[in-house]
Amino acid sequence: MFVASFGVVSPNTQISICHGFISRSLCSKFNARKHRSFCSLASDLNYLCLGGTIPAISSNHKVYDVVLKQSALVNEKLKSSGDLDVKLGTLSLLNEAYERCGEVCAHYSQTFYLGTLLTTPERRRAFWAINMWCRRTDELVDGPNASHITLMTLDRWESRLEDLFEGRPYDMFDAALSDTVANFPVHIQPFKDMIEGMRMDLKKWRYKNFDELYLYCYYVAGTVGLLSVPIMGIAPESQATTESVYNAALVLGLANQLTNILRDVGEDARRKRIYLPQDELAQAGLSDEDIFAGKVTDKWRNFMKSQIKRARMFFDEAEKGVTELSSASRWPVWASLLLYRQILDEIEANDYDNFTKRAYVSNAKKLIALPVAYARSVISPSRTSTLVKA
Ligand SMILES: CC(C)=CCC/C(C)=C/CC/C(C)=C/CC/C(C)=C/[C@@H]1[C@@H](COP(=O)(O)OP(=O)(O)O)[C@]1(C)CC/C=C(\C)CC/C=C(\C)CCC=C(C)C
Ligand SMILES: [Mn+2]
Repeated sequence: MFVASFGVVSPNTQISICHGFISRSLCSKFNARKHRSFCSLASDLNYLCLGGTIPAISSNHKVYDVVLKQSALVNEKLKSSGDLDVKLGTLSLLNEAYERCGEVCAHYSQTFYLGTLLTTPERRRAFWAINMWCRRTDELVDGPNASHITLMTLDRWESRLEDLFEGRPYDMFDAALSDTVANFPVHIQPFKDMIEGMRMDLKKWRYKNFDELYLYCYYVAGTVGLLSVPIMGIAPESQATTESVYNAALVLGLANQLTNILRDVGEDARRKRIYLPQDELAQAGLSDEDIFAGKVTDKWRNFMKSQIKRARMFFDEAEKGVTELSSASRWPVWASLLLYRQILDEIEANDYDNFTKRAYVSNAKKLIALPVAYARSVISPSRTSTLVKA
């Protein structure tokens, strides 16, 4: 339903991390040693647990350049809230746009909506506007008009994104995001990378190994982590490096997407898509046909156990960053982390039948998670944090 209203096409000026255009000199501009140590840590996380091959330049190496880019922007002077010329006319229209974004968030992303309710009104509105844009972007390739979507449609969506970043929103939802990016130091690159993920979804339905899957997960979800931190803010008393906090946010996005993939195996298979590393499936003695047949066998259970283990390792890694966020943001992030993580427990409780059952967390469990999340959120950043500057 969003497709019909696209604006004018302009040349595609995207810089794709996939093609390595983001200069590696960025690394030396920042702390190359930290970069290297992160990359080896991420490699450990990706490969140690399950085996598999490590490519010469791995996806986590490429993705970390965007972590540096976004965190550098936050270190620049924050944009003033008055410098946006959103041509909407009245404040009440903008308020209405934000409210509509909130309704859509409540409908499609219940876990995250609950999280947004736990933060401040300004941040909540910003998350709703971002969520709306993410949903619309995802809807292009997953929604009812998906069969009409081409690479050119995505190029147009991208020029519309550039326009709204320059204060020229196309519709009321773009206006809400235009207002948000004018008020918070969010870089355009994660948004562009999410569109790149949708381009990938149009043409790629199999993933050779975890490295390929990692890049996809970065595009569609790690990006959300990166663009959430400028809204949440880092605690003024935090001793952690900005890059390390952004990295934890990226990792939380990856953990969420890995979980989303494991929950939706059956649903994706019905659309002929398999977002699981082919080499690891083969190692477990499984083939595409087994996924399409959808039978829960011991081979499948063992395979799922290792995938769940890896997703949990990503959640564990992300947890280190939550304490470094501003006090107003810790509760919602802990809440959404604990809730999303519980989907993995539910897959186990369903005896790994993610072909015919959709794992979900009951409202009772959601309610229990809130005080647990609150208790964790009162812990403020300490010098003993593992993310503390060297
Ligand atoms: C330091 C630190 C740990 C900071 C925290 C940063 C943070 C909030 C990280 C979380 C990032 C996050 C919410 C990732 C979402 C991952 C996700 C589920 C992505 C989905 C993509 C497409 O996949 P698929 O097609 O398989 O999915 P469906 O089957 O269609 O559902 C997405 C659909 C992208 C859309 C993104 C969202 C729905 C999430 C947007 C949420 C926010 C902007 C709110 C986050 C705020 C709070 C308070 C948690
Ligand atoms: Mn989707």
